[in-house]
Amino acid sequence: MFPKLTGLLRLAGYLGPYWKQALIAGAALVIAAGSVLAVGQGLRVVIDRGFADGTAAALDQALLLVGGVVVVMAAAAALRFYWVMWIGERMAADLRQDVFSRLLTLEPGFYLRNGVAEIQSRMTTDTALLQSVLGSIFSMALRNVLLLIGTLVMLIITSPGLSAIVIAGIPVVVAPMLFYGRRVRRLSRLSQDRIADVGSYASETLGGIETVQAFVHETEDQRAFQTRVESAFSAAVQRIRQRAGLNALGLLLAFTGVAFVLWRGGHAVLAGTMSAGELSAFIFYAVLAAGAVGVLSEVAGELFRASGAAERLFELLDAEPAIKAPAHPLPLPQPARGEVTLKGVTYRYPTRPEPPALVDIELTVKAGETLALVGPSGAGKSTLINLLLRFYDPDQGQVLFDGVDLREIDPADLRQRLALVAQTPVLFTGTVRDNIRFADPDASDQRLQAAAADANCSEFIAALPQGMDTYIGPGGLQLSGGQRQRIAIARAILRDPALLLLDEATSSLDAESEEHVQIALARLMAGRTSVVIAHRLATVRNADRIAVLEAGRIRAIGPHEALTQSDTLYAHLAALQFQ
Ligand SMILES: Nc1ncnc2c1ncn2[C@@H]1O[C@H](COP(=O)(O)OP(=O)(O)OP(=O)(O)O)[C@@H](O)[C@H]1O
Repeated sequence: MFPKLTGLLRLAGYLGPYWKQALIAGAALVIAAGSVLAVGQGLRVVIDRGFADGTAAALDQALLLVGGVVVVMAAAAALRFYWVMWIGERMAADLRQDVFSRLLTLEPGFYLRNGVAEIQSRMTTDTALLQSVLGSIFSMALRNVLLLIGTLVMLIITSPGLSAIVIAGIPVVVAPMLFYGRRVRRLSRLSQDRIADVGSYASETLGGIETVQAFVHETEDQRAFQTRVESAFSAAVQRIRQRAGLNALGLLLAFTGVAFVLWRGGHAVLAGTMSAGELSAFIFYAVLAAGAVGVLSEVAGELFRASGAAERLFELLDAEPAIKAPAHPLPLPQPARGEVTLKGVTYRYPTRPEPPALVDIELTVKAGETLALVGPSGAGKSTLINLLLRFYDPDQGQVLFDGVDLREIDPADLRQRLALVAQTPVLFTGTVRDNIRFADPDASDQRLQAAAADANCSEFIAALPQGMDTYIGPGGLQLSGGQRQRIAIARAILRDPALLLLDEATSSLDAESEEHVQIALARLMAGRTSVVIAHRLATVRNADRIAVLEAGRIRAIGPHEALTQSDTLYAHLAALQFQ
């Protein structure tokens, strides 16, 4: 029955480090609320002494007092506002950082299951909502809770008889609010989910804008987006409807109470059992109390909404990485040899277990050896590379690096010894220097330059307007395809890995650019263990051995010449596929 505020309660944990600020805010809150209450007493004095007794001096004095109280109230209110907002912003910032740090530890499979765009949207919209709620709404809620308690106390002091009526009315006001609050929370979760849909659709479509426009798919995307926006809108409207009801009910009940009190109190004054000042003060407090209830009913909805948002964020914070370091990771031998062994490895993608992506793989790549992986599309080549990176763990069998099972070591330790050059190089917003340095943030400038030179980058980097410090745009898209590949190779060279994992580009570059890339690759591969998904004849010819994959199994393994003779699939691939 009671609406859950667990999300918000857990957020309270984020308040811990800021207890000093919270103390100041709390004190300001109490002083501000106290001064509002004192104004009511001032009012009583002004009316009973000033008006009723008819002395101007008493009136002046009372008003002066009220004036002083008002100054204190304003100062305290400013302090309260500043510090509560500060705490709100700080907590949202901390939460955002924690969520991002957690997201970085989650394995790629998590993103395949949940969608990057959806997670991104949670990071932005849910934290933004929390930011606003924690900052302003929470402060309003606290202020009004305090005010409500204070006014109730003052009501009892002023007139116990009349307050009994007010207090009896409280459950009548609060019960429907709690009931409505629960609905609002549920609906606001729904509404946030819909907004996340909108966000993820937009980012996927805009991310693929070239394909969208090339296929003139704008109208369809517009329509699909509209459906999502409309569904977010109707979820929001449902939520707003409940909120509107909640507000109306709160105000109606509260002010009906005030009218009733006024009626009873008026009779008491007429009967002479209550002074006019007391009734005025009482009404002042009753209106304050009603106002506080009104504000609370309004912000309660927001609080429940924020609680929903917090829950969505905590879901991300609670996501346990499937791939993580064991409690007592084994050390890898120093220096690394770069030897890889797969023993009876079978792997099924959890999202599609049948057919398995890899079946009973037995494979050893010796230190310094170059192994090419070839096979038809979907044979399992990328999956094998992903297992070597330990993005997934095999369902059966073992993957060993330098003789140690990958599950026994810290993934970071393993990956320190690897470098990946993907088929389409992934670069990040920043300069050329930032992108090469990605492999080793502490690398000296000299090493950076050497890596760039080895990767055949020096010439084109020198021709860029600011050389190494040229900004290459989001995703490095202000460089040509061949240049991006060479930067990716420079990055891998700077890493100086014991094991290189390379997915050769299939898109054909022009002959000159291609040659630059090939020379860079040859330098990168020289003298280190390399596992290469091969698409070029030159690569398979230069490889020490080639593993031919088909439907998740290794059907043949050996050097190029031998395989051309012995394996029909390989001969077929060599004739048709390799350029
Ligand atoms: N995330 C995934 N979820 C479910 N199945 C997947 C996933 N990724 C790949 N697969 C499936 O696993 C099999 C092996 O895929 P993999 O990407 O390893 O093939 P590949 O040999 O690298 O192909 P290509 O040369 O086309 O890149 C395929 O049947 C593919 O459909």
